[in-house]
Order: sequence, then C-alpha cells, then structure tokens
Amino acid sequence: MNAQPSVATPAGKRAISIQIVLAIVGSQALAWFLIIVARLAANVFGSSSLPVGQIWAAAVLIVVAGAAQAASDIVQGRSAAEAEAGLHRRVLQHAFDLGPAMFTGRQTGAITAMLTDQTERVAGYRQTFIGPMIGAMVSPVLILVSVAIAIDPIAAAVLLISVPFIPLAVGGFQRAFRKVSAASRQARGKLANQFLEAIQGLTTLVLLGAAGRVGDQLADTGEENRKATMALLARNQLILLVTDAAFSLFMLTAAALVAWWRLDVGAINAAQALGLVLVSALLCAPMEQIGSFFYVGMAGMAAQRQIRAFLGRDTPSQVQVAGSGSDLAVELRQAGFGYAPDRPVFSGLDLRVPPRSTTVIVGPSGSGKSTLMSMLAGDLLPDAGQCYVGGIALTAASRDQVRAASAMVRQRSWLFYGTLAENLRIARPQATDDELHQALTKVALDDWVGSLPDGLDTQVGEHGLAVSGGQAQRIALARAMLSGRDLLLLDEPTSQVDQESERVILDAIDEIAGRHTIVMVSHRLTATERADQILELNR
Ligand SMILES: Nc1ncnc2c1ncn2[C@@H]1O[C@H](COP(=O)(O)OP(=O)(O)OP(=O)(O)O)[C@@H](O)[C@H]1O
Repeated sequence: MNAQPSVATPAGKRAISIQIVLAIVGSQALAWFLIIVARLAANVFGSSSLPVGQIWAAAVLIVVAGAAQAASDIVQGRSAAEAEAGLHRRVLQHAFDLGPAMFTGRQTGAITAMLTDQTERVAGYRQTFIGPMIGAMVSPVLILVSVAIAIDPIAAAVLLISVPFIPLAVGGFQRAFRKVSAASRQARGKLANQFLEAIQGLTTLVLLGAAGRVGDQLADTGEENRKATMALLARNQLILLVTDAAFSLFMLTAAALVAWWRLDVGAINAAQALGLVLVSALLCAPMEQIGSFFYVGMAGMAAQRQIRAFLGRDTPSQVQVAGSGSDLAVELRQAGFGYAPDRPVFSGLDLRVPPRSTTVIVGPSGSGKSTLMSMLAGDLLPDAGQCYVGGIALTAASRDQVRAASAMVRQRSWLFYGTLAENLRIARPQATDDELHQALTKVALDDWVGSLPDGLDTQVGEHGLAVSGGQAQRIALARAMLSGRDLLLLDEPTSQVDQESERVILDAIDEIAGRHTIVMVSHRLTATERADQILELNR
C-alpha cells in the first residue's frame, strides 16, 4: 500500500485561499459597516446632522461585503466543478491502472458510488467548505481587532475570551453528529449497491421469479435510507438550533454587559456601545455557517478518506518487476495469475510463441484459457513471473502498447449498432472498401454481403439485420485481420458455429497463418491438427 495520496490540487488550494481572503474581507466590511451605522444612529438620536462622508463609507462597505460574498459563491461553484471533474478522472484512471482483476470481490455499486456521489462530496467539501470554514474561524478574531481599534481594546479583549467557544461547540457538534452521519452514509451505500445489483441481475431475477421479492427488499432498504437521512437532518437541525441559540444569546448578553460596563466607566460613548452590541452579532455568524456546512463537511471528510485509501492501492506496475525483453511474438516466463490473491488460475506458466506460428491452447472448462487470452491481450496483468507480447513486458504502464499489438476474437462476437462497414473499420478506420471485401472473402462472407441490397452499408447489431452467431464470428475474424495487427488472439472462434462454418473459419485462419502469429483457444481436434504447438492447461 502506498502512502495515501493527497486529493488536493494547486488550483483547488488557490481557490480555498481566495475564499478565505473573501470571507475575511466580507466580515471586516460588515463589521465596519455596523460600527459606522451605530455612529449614524447615535447622530440621529442625538439630533445632530448626519455626516455625508460616513453615509457613503457605510454604503461602500455594504457593497464590498455583498461583492465578497458573491465572488466567494462564484469561486466555490467553479472550483467545485473543476475539482469534481479532476478527481473523477483521477479515480477512474486509477481504477483502470488497477485493472479488472483488482475489482473481483468488490461490489460494483461501491465503485460506482465512489466515482459519482463520493467525488462530488469530496469536491463540495474541499471547495465549498474548507475556505469559508477557515474564514469563519479567523474572522471573529479579526473583527475584534477592528473593535479594539474603533471602539475599545478592553471590550475587545473581554469578548475575545468567548471566541474559543466556537471550536469547542464545533467539536461537540461533530461528536454528536458522527454516529448518525455514519449510519446515514451506510444506509445510502447499501441502497446503491442493492439497486445496482438488482439491475445487473434483472434477467436472472425475472427468470427465477424472484423480482418481486428483491423489489420488496429494495423498498425496505429505501425506507431504511429515508429514515437514516431524516434522523440525520432532525438531529442536525436540533443541535444547530440549540448551539446557535445558546451561543447567540451568550454572545449578545456578554456584549451588552461589556458595553454597559464600559459606558458606565466612561471609556466609550453611546455610539460605541451600540456598535459593540451590533458587531457582537457578527461574532455569532460563523456558528451559523459552521452548522449549515456541517452536513457537507462530515460526509466530505468520510468520502475523502475512502477515496484516498483507494488511490493509495498499489497498481500492478508498482508491484511487478519486469525482466529483460523477449525476441518472441509471445513469451511467458513462470507467469501466474489469480482473480483472488490466494487462488491462482494458473501459475509457473512458460510459453514461447515464435513469430508467424500458430499455437493452440487446450484444457478443460475453467482451466484459465480465456483468462490467459485476456492477459495476452493486455487486459489482465500477471501477478507473478513475466508476460511479453511483441517483446514488450506487460505492466500497467505498457498495457496500452501491448493492447495495440494484438486483435482478439472472443467466444461470442459482438457487433455494435451501425453498418457492416463501420463494424469492420473499428480497428482500421482508413481501410478501403476493396480491403473490406478482401477480408470478407477470406472468411467466405463476400458472397453473402454481395447478396444484401445495401451491401457493406447494411445495418447490423441491435435493431439491425439479424446476423447468425457464425456470421458474427466471421465478421469479427475479418475485423481482426483488417486491423493489420501481427498477433491474432482467437478465443474459441468456432464455438458458435456449425461444422461447415467451422471449416470455413479454420480455412480462413490457415490462409492468414503465414502472415500472422496466431494464439487460439479451441477444443476442436480439427484446430489442434493445424497447430505448430499445443499448450495444455490443467485445473
Ligand atoms: N472475472 C472473473 N472474476 C473471478 N473469477 C473469474 C473471472 N473470470 C473467470 N474466473 C474464474 O477463473 C477460472 C478460469 O476461467 P476461464 O474463463 O479463464 O476458464 P476457461 O478455461 O476459459 O473456461 P471455458 O472453457 O469454460 O471458457 C474459473 O474458475 C473462473 O470461474
């Protein structure tokens, strides 16, 4: 496990600093506004004329306070959106670097939640919570400095004693809140998981007549989630109300008593006393902010812990030490792989595939033939030994190069919705129509395509022309040949077809054998007869 990486970015940190400055500017502007308003009010009560300069100053200050708030809102919105997109990319990239094998045993719902809900929460926490929160902690002290300058240093010093109550109240709030926040988070995670699993397994559930029961379970989990969320909100509101009311009352009483005392001893005048009481309301404002942001803060911190732990998981390239290169088209040296760490699918596997040769892999069901093919395609990384494809040692860093070295035909070929030509050009978009026809001829499909009214422009895939399993296999084979890649990985390319189509496909493979390196999985004797070497996998 790596040291847990930080999720902070320079742009994010800059945005937080700007928010802190804006919070301080805003609160200072408000404090001076109130101090001036108190003076103006004293003038009104004292029936003396209103100083125009001070009215202007008050107007400017209130505009500055409003502008600081608006600017902070804009910075928050923008930087949260950027941070979310950046974090999302980072988590997704790390998921790809970890590779599919790292996710076995993990619920897809949890990963989906991390990529959606949790990245959003972390971005919200970092970019809309931290800055205003630090600003709210610092502002009262700076407001009291202004009070010391404009009104009375001793009154400011007395009120300063009450400021540490804010973090204390926050600490208490956090403790009271943690359990109920965790319960709500768990309920939400459970619902997301169950929902996703139900969708993924919908066909099975319907076939087994279990859809109703699972629907009821989902409804129960939804209800649990609703209750947990309502409990969270109710508790949140109650604690907020109590702390806020108690703190405001305390602050106002303290300010009024101090103002009365300082007025009584003649240290301040009536305008200053009024200013002191008004400004004390600002000292309570951070409490409100802290409370209203707490929901974001707690959930964000928890999501941030989870994402950092995930980003700290070692990718296979960091685990694996690559050996020296290989001159062969494919070479395995004591290679091993398991979906779970303690259950290898194969281990200590050696294989040498010279260029332009044909290797057939045989073995009982479950012996790891498809797994090995996925490794050669660069989708799975060896967790022991080495795997070389085209001389490149397969690691997370070289995976893209390895992927580009081969073309795969799987047991079931998938045609996406589009024309036949588009399906064939996936691997080589610049292929000409002539080249498409040549490839189709090699897999004995050219006559069939010639008989279609729209020829290469025929729509296939979902809602398109119904294509048989054998035809789809042959289209996939033609696609692999067209890719121009040296290594062709054929995972039971004849498993879906009748004997006649099988013969056509095997002949097509024979036809190209001299020009490509072929690694093919097959149980069919006819395929093994044509092999240069046979690799037998055992369970
Ligand atoms: N994504 C996966 N996650 C966890 N285990 C898997 C996964 N894919 C395959 N396995 C397991 O790995 C083992 C090898 O599977 P694999 O599909 O490679 O075998 P195979 O020889 O190709 O089988 P078949 O001839 O039936 O296609 C099996 O025990 C299988 O259950």
